[in-house]
Amino acid sequence: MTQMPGTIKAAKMTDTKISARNVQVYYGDTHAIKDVNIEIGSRAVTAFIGPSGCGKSTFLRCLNRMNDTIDICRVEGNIDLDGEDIYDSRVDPVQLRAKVGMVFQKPNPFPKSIYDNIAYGPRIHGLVRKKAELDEIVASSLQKAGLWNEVKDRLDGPGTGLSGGQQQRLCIARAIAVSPEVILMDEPCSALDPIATAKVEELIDELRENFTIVIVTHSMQQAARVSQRTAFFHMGNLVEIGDTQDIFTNPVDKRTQDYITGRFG
Ligand SMILES: Nc1ncnc2c1ncn2[C@@H]1O[C@H](COP(=O)(O)OP(=O)(O)OP(=O)(O)O)[C@@H](O)[C@H]1O
Repeated sequence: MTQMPGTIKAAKMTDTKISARNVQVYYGDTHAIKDVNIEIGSRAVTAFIGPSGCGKSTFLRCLNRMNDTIDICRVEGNIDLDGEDIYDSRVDPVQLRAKVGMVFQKPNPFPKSIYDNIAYGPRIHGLVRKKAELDEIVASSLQKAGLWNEVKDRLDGPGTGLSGGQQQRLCIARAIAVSPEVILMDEPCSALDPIATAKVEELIDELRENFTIVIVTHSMQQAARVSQRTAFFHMGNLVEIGDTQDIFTNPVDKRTQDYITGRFG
């Protein structure tokens, strides 16, 4: 069977959750993502790795239309979530971002209480009618994010009063509170110390049972620890994607090999 250029192997992949075809991204005249084709498996962690500026974050932001918020950014091609085109004009990007949540590099809790940080999304999306229902979502989201025991006695305290690692787990709890199907994480541990990083990595491992997770990371060790599939990007191209172990032990492309052995990046 001939493989289309840019098509990726589907080793050990779970059911496809997101399918992207011929995706191009431009910032003005800069061609940042070049004809990317990728399938992202459901209920698994996919890591995006590659040298600085290769387009990992840009491509990640395509998956919940966060690039729509950047004026000079133009996205072409097709991205389907469960077979539905997320760039269809009938899709409301705000609703899409509830389904495809995002956690950023720097923990960014709202300047509100811990409770209100979590309650915000369910309130604005009209997911609850009664205070008891909201209490339940707040508690279960914090439990799923592994933060409940640390904050249950201080839910009225400010989210910004937590440690960096706790703030990042709060942001993950906030993303979970609107029952997303996919969680995008853009270097979620880069501002955290090793202990907080380990907690977030453990959490990612637990969350993959119920969510599809895509994580951008500069740390190859982290990609190896948390992901089942790894995609290597280079200069806007998706060079290869495969089972994480294969990518790190037996990459097909010389550029991947050079990167994982530390020859550039
Ligand atoms: N808002 C923007 N405006 C203009 N150009 C941008 C913007 N964001 C990214 N770019 C350009 O797009 C290309 C890809 O950048 P991107 O941030 O996606 O790479 P990355 O692999 O995530 O990098 P890093 O690992 O350093 O975060 C780069 O050339 C970058 O300069």
